[in-house]
Amino acid sequence: MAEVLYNQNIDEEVLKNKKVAVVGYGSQGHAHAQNLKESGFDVVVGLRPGKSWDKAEQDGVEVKRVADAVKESDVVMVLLPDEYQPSVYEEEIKPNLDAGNALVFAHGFNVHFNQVVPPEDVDVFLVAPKGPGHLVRRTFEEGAGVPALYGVYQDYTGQAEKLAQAYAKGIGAGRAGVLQTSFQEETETDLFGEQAVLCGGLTSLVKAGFETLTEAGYQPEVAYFECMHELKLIVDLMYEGGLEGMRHSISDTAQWGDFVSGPRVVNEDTKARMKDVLTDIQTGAFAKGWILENQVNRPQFNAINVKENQHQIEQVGKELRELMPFVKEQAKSKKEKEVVANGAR
Ligand SMILES: NC(=O)C1=CN([C@@H]2O[C@H](COP(=O)(O)OP(=O)(O)OC[C@H]3O[C@@H](n4cnc5c(N)ncnc54)[C@H](OP(=O)(O)O)[C@@H]3O)[C@@H](O)[C@H]2O)C=CC1
Ligand SMILES: CC[C@](O)(C(C)=O)C(=O)O
Ligand SMILES: [Mg+2]
Ligand SMILES: [Mg+2]
Repeated sequence: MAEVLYNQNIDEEVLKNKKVAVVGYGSQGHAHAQNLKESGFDVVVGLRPGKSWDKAEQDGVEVKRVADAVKESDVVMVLLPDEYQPSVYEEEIKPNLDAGNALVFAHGFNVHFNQVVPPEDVDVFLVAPKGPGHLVRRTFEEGAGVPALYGVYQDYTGQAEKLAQAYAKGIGAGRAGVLQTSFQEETETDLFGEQAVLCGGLTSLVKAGFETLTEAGYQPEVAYFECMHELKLIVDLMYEGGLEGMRHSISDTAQWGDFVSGPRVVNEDTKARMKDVLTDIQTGAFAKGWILENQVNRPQFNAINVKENQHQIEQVGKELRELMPFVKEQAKSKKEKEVVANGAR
């Protein structure tokens, strides 16, 4: 088994005398900045004036323009959307990096695909949480954490690996497991996971199930509960106890259906297409397409996004979730908890 590090295996002292700039305050940024701060590290957030700036200030985090935050920091974590990283890096980060600083990413995309080329006199590593940023924050507040991968691309100071581990501990990943990787492995597996399984595979499976039922004349509300709402409940069981744990809670009829019908839907053909997706990631074809799409202001991305939001499952889902106040309440109480926690600091 690969070596998995936990809090007790990681010495965070190496990061304690350093200033960390978290550039960006979105999904990952707000979580890293607040978790690191509450773990006792010295943090400044780098932003441009706007919504995120206001939110970071409300959260009680120190905020500066990107260039100023980078200038005064030793460790710079880049948590901007991948597509904006190269230009902000060239204009505001690179000119303000000093020799011996650390340049850090939560995803290897831009370094691996040569969109960001770091100078030789800095450490370069990644700390990539294996979960959405909002859960990196929520689980941390609950005393738990999201696992993370760390990987060193360039070790100028000889401290890069220790710094990466300490950073991972600071955001709470040491409570769940911290695992070593390379930029190539993180980039390719992360892109594959989100495209074939976690996001692309899942949304396509859910929509196909919903459409199969509604096209056969079943009520959209029934199809929504069956194919979308219940998914969280089933996935929670898998998260807690794996496939066996989930199968313990479902009926034997469902388990038999799982065994005989699952492989009729997802089978060797599906796996062959998954391999095609992986090949496009490995050859850089996917990255090239995404970079070009951004260069022409995302015509396809925007058109598909509008169409997806208009899908019947989204309309039905909105109405049904309005009628399930506890779904909103759960989200609200988590929000309130954040506000209370921030007020107390
Ligand atoms: N989302 C996730 O859970 C995960 C993301 N990652 C990686 O983490 C990185 C960050 O992703 P994510 O958190 O989703 O990003 P977001 O889209 O949530 O980040 C948006 C943030 O970037 C700021 N921003 C955008 N452009 C600029 C700019 N030109 N100057 C200054 N600030 C800017 C926004 O500020 P403003 O309000 O001013 O626009 C906002 O604070 C990526 O590399 C991603 O691959 C890795 C694991 C999971
Ligand atoms: C699954 C999507 C992800 O890779 C993530 C939350 O881990 C991302 O890029 O947002
Ligand atoms: Mg991911
Ligand atoms: Mg990703």
